[in-house]
Amino acid sequence: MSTTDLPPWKSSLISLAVSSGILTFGSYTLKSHRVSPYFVNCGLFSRAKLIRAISEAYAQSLNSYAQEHSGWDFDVLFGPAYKGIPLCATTVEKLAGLDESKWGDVGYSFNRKEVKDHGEGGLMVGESLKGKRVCIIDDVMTAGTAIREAISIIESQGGKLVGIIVAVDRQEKMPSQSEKDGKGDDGSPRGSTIGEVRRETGVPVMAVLTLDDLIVGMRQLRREDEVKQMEAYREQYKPSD
Ligand SMILES: O=P(O)(O)OC[C@H]1O[C@H](OP(=O)(O)OP(=O)(O)O)[C@H](O)[C@@H]1O
Ligand SMILES: O=C(O)c1cc(=O)[nH]c(=O)[nH]1
Repeated sequence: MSTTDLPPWKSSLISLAVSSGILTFGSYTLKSHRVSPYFVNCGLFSRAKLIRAISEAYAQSLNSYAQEHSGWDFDVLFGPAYKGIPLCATTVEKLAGLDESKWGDVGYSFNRKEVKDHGEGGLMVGESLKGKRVCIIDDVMTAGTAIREAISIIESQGGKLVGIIVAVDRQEKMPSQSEKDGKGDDGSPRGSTIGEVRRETGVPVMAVLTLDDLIVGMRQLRREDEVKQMEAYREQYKPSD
């Protein structure tokens, strides 16, 4: 497939994300302090047909990966708070719908941002991660901070990380020390966040959509101004790997 093509399901998902205000354009300060001309708000997959579309896309991606890599499997889908929470629950339901005999017993789990000190108490909700093979599901990966926090929760709960899937990989280089100090990017070449996470963990890191896909999708929608802004941003934060 050329860089100007997308499978029809990706084009439809991008079109749905634009028409429902999930993918928007403007000036957005990210968690990494970078200022981006586009933003993906996965919290807005908040209507039945939207959460169905994104959970089907995650489930198809995970099921295809498992079919293509025999022996790769997981017991629990872990969705970090907050936006990972509806994603893990809806995606395991879609996995069971795809193949009940393979995925019917897969569990889901998520953390609380504040530890609960009454009732059943604790940090975690859902399936226990102890001794389980765990796959992380999250919305967007930029600098990888959220994913690293999720990995440390899984380790602290005695789980074994076997995979990561996000809806959108923004394909950005890792933040520099100068960015972390709030002084902006020093322009030095650095590897991609996703590449770094793959090297650190040794597990597959999947994305339903990438920035490259979003650019092709916006071009198909004839939104040339937005395409130019996204291309300039991609160039500015392009990873060296
Ligand atoms: O790769 P990163 O640079 O970490 O950025 C991306 C993450 O940051 C945001 O979540 P946030 O931590 O704000 O939590 P939320 O789900 O409560 O919005 C966003 O939803 C991603 O999960
Ligand atoms: O990096 C982020 O903070 C971020 C980017 C994005 O597109 N969407 C989001 O929810 N967070």
